[in-house]
Amino acid sequence: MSSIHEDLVKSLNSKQEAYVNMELPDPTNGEYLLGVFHIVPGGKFNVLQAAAEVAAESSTGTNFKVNTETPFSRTMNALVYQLDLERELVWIAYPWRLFDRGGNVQNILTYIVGNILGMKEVAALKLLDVWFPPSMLEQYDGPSFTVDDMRAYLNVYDRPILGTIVKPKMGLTSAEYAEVCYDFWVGGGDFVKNDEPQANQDFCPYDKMVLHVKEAMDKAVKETGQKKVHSFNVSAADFDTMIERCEMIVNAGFEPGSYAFLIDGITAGWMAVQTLRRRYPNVFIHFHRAAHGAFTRPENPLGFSVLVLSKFARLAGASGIHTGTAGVGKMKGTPKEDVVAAHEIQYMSAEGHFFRQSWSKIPETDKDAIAIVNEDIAHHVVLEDDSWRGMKKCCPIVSGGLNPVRLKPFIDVMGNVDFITTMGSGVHAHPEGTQAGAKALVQACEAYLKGVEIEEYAKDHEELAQAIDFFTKAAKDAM
Ligand SMILES: O=C(COP(=O)(O)O)[C@H](O)[C@H](O)COP(=O)(O)O
Ligand SMILES: [Mg+2]
Repeated sequence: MSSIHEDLVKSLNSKQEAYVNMELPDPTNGEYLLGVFHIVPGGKFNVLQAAAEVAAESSTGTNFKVNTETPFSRTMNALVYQLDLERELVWIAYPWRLFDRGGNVQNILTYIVGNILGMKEVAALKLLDVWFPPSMLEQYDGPSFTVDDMRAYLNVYDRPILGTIVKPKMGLTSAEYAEVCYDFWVGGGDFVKNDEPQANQDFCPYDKMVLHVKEAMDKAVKETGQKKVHSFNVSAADFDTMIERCEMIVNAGFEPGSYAFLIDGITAGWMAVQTLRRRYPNVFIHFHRAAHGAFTRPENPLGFSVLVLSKFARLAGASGIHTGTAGVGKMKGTPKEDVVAAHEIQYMSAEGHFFRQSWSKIPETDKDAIAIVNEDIAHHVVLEDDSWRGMKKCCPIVSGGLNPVRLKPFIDVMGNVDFITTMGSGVHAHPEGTQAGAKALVQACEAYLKGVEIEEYAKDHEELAQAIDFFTKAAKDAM
């Protein structure tokens, strides 16, 4: 330990001391969930004292040492085990036996990004990265129905799944809504999502919307000979209404695989996400993250990162979660943040901001075994002994101000095509309407796959040419 660190340790009071161990022998021994926070003390405490207060409040403790502690309760203390004074970072190890058994993600968040975000002792506190030991991962659901299942249903491989969000966001009747879906599907698109506020509005009753979408899908499938998917927002006021919405969809005669359930995971809550994952293991669970900016925006000193949110979504069993456009679209986001998060949920192991996470039990050094597990898990091979070997992937859903012109730039930063993209304005603002917007998107994707510049491809693809004209001009005007 450096002398500065030694002085900081000496400054701790007797309560704080119990939440610091700068010589923790092996934080990755499987007993701890690890977290790295950016921290700036807010009150009278120095950084280590403030970090110890954070570790206390987010595990067993409170503002004073209490006389009801037991030797066992002390073994459940979270421990500050590393500091980076220059970068204002602190590493905390949480014994994961603290957490509710039964794979409850909500409970973990109540500890590690709970009360502590409101503490006076901190002026800045942001959870930048987390690490789950494989022994802990095994206790959580993880995704069941994955994007690979959706790809098999759609018969779409080796390219992004091309989707839209119906716009206007709100105000269409159920029949008008379904007509927009139809137009997108016959234009060649794969996937349509309700915009996340779409629910049971008086001018667009939920039951009618579902039935009209079913008709529109049947018609589009018949005409195009291609399968289609619709993601329905099932977020609701209470459990019963959410399930009622799911059952309405299940019973509307849709083919299994042709519908997804969208849940606004932050406003509706983690319990809603996990309920859907457990009740409907054969449905794609689409985690929309409205309000995440309150926690994740880099300029906000309090909260957690997109990476942390995305890792918890995989743990909770979302089949896909929005991970952002890495600055290519309209929402705030950078490659460093969004692409790292996307890769973390796609792969069996990936580099986060501070930790390398493996989502499998097999040591990463065993490269052959990892490759087999990746295959097995991707393709749902039922393991003979039914044992847990890894957590299935969660699909990045990429949305927010994208349009056909921005597809390739996004793929270039993303580095792969294993994602779903949903373009709202990027499709419906096309001067010739939704069908043309869908065609332009398909053409932009074809150009990418053929390695041809879109401007070149547009020479004999009219809809793409119109999209390039329109969106390039719109981007210039916006400057
Ligand atoms: O409705 C939209 C985008 O519409 P449009 O395509 O017209 O911009 C989505 O709700 C946002 O993308 C969510 O943001 P994020 O994906 O970053 O969570
Ligand atoms: Mg939206």
